[in-house]
Amino acid sequence: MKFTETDVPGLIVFEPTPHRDERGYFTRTQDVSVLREAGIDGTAFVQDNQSRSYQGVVRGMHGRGGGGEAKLVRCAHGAVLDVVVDARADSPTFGAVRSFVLDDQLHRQLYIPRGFLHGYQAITSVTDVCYRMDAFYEPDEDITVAWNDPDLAIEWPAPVTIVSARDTAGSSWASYRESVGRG
Ligand SMILES: Cc1cn([C@H]2C[C@H](O)[C@@H](COP(=O)(O)OP(=O)(O)O[C@H]3O[C@@H](C)C(=O)[C@@H](O)[C@H]3O)O2)c(=O)[nH]c1=O
Repeated sequence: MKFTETDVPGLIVFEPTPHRDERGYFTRTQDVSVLREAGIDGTAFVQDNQSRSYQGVVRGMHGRGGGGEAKLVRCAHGAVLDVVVDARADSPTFGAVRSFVLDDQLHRQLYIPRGFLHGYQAITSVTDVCYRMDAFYEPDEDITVAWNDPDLAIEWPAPVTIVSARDTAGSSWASYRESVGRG
C-alpha cells in the first residue's frame, strides 16, 4: 500500500495493491504501519461503518463540532464521488473543495483529517461505502452544510435522486464560515 499527500494539508490518498486471480481479488484495507508512515495513528480508529446507497444518492456535507473526527473512507462495492471541504478555520486551504473517485476497482482510500466536511454521491446502482472514524458517533455534534450550497458549488456527477431530511435542511457555507470567524 502506498500513499500520496494532496495539496490540502493532512488530506491523504492511500492506494493498496489488489491481488487478482481467477477467484476474484484480495486487497488489504488497512495497514497500521503504512498509516504511521503517513503520520496517522491507525490504532486510534474506534468505529468502522458501512452504508449502502443507491445510484444518485447524495450524503453530506457532514462535519463535527467539538474536537471533530477523522475518517478513512473507501468504497467496498461500486463507486462514489467522494467530496471534502477544508473547514478548518486556521487552515491555509480553508474552503478548498476536493473530489475523489473511490471504487471497488482501484480500492483507493481517502484519509480525511478532523475539521473537514465530507459527503459523497453514489454513481453505481448499489454502492457500499466503509469508513473508520477516530471518535464515537455523537449526533449532538453533527454539522450539516447543504450539499447544493451555491458558494461551495460542488459538481455532483449524476442526477441527484435521494437526499435525507437532515441533508435537505443543511445550513449554508456562509453561516458556517461566520460561526468559525471566517465570514
Ligand atoms: C453516522 C452514524 C449514524 N448512525 C445512525 C443515525 C441514523 O439513525 C442513521 C443514519 O444516519 P445519517 O443519516 O446521519 O447517516 P449518513 O447520512 O450516512 O451520515 C454519514 O454521512 C457521511 C457523508 C459521513 O461523513 C459520516 O460521518 C456520516 O455523517 O444511522 C449511527 O447510529 N452511528 C453512526 O456513526
